[in-house]
Amino acid sequence: MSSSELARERDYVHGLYHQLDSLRDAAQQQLEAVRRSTPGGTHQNRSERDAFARIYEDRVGQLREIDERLAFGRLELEPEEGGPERVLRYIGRIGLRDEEQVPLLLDWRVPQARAFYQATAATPLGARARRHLQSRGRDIVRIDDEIFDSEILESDVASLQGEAALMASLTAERTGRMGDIVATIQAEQDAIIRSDLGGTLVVQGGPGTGKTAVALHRAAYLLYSHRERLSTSGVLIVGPSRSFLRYIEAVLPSLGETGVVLASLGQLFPGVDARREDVDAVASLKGSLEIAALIRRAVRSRQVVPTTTQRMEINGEILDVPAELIRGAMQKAWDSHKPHNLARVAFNKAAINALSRMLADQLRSHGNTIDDSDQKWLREDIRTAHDVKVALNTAWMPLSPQKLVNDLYARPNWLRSLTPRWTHDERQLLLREREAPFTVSDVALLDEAAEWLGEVDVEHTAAEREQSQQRKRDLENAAAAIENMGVEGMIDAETLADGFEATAERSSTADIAAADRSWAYGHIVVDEAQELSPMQWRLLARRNPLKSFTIVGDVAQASAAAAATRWDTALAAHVGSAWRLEELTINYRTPSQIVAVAEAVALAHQVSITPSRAVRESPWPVAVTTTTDGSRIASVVEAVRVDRAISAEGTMAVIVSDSLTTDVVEALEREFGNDVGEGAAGLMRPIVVLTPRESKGLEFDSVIVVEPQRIINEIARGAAALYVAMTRSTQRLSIVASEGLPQGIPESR
Ligand SMILES: Nc1ncnc2c1ncn2[C@@H]1O[C@H](COP(=O)(O)OP(=O)(O)OP(=O)(O)O)[C@@H](O)[C@H]1O
Repeated sequence: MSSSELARERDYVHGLYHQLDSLRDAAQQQLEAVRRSTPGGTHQNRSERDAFARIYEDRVGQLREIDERLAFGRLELEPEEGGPERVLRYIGRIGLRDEEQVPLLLDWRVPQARAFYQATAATPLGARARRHLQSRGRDIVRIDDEIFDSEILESDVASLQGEAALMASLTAERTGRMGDIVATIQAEQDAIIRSDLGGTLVVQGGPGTGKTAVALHRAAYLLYSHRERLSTSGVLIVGPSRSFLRYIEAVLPSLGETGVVLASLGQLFPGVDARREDVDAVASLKGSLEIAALIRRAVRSRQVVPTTTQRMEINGEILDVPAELIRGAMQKAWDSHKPHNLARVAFNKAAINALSRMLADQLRSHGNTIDDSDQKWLREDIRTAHDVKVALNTAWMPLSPQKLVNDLYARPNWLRSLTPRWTHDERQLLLREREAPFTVSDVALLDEAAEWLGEVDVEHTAAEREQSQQRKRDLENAAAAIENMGVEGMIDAETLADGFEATAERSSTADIAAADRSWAYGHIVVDEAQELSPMQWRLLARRNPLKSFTIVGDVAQASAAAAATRWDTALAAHVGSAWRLEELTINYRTPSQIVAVAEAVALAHQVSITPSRAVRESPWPVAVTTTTDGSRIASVVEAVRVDRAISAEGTMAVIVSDSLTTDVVEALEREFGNDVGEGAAGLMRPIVVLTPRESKGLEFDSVIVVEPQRIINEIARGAAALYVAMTRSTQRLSIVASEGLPQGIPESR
């Protein structure tokens, strides 16, 4: 590449940064001007001023976020007839125009940028050439060109695009946080990212094929392309654990997108943040559809028809109320087909009406005159009578999901009456102390219970619903205002709507959505989706009535006890057969020599993997140390020491099964002190000790797997768990074993 070309690109990109700085300055000045302005005294004026101040604050913030790798590509298009000979389009993280509104930089998500990711010599999509720009800070340090010459058709259709830039990014040491891949998205990934919003898209691929990266870029793409719809309905991203969410949380803001709801499986029921996992047998039972039926029976069993006449005293009058009267009121409630707590309103009303008629008849029979206007007072007497309250509550008690589920777990007799066909052992799995905190699998039960119970505090809920609806109206008005003001692209409707709020503190769409169990999201992205149980799928289907899902995962990596091993069975109940499958086939993370050993282990243990092609080799062969029981821990410490001598800067995970965690952590802490962390909380330390399950979805420069045979023996779906552990490495893999090597791992390499 000629140095003059590089210089030319440097100048162009320099100009883009100049434009970016001007925009920032302008936004900063507008912000200061708005802050200085003294609006008229009305509340409306002040809140408008604050709204605009916030617009400019956010704009300044957004323009700061995208400084890194502002422009990363250039397309040379086929010239149009009569047009200029050279047509160049630069691609970057945001769109920029000059003062005359001529585009200087295209946002990577606009349709015209598609060719940058997807063009090949065979299908150039109107492009003549593609150029990758690699930068350091604001400077361009390297350019790589691909010319689309139909004479030189690629022999390998799955060839890589921007190979130099891709390799530079793949071999870089990891920071413990996932970064965006916007400059090097590959064609098969781009097609998925830009796939239609509607319907359910399943993305299946082996480890390291970029499923998580693709899912997050797809969320950014959909938010950009369907801003109007999704900024009001929201996007939910579900990951398996809090540590995983921490790992991915910086990606969307770096793409200029905030305002999505990120939630782990333990956080999908508002007000509960479950972190503890159940043991496998319990998780498996709680994840099964059996439980949905149990919850339904449990709710119904809290509607208790009295069997005998009940005596009630109402303001000095004694009523002998036949069971039939209460039953009749209950029938009216059942006929309403509403959930328990809402139907209870109908039950109470019908019971009080029937009781007041009965009381009136009784008073008349004692010679009193009761006319219509007295009925109202009678009803009030009945409503407030202690005996009536007790009788009605006994028949139909208001219930919260938390109480119902806790009762199920803590009342063996009740559970037995609800599960006549279960075995004693099955019931034992559910029983536990009342105060025990909710587990991750309990969240789906709570949600199921909430579905059958409805809200307890009907008035409170109505207020919340009104608040959500007001928010939606604000967002619609904001979108219209943005169009009228001609400031499109400067702000999003969400930011402006924040400023429309008459009350001092009204939260963002994301906050409201996260706190509202009945919120209907516009799109849901589910990562590591193979881990979801049927009960967890039911919960997510309720949050997404339009069934607009992106589901990414690898059924071969399933390790949770109630996980899916086939997409069709996992999804059938929720979307039928109306889902489309895309597959990712290239492993960007793990070098080929590690993939080969990991796949050999999986195949030897009948784990049906999704084979993928590794894009690179690393210079380090898989290091296998076989040792004795007594020197196991010393060998682990030694393996860490050897690896740190290769690179002390990168990230390292030591993956062990539960039974060895404490010994390994203690020994490593003695040797490496504060550099050692454990579990999710230790992820930002240079050396972290994790169980295979905790390592799911993450990646490290170096991985040390301790006692692989024990992982297979001790963990449900242990061979799949070992396969996951081995494929976390981006550079080096070491194995330390004193208890024999599983089939597939060669003695020493
Ligand atoms: N096109 C790309 N350009 C640069 N890096 C990429 C690209 N695609 C994937 N990667 C990188 O490859 C690694 C693996 O990606 P990711 O974690 O998304 O894979 P995955 O399929 O979700 O893996 P697993 O199933 O093992 O969790 C990440 O570091 C990601 O940034």
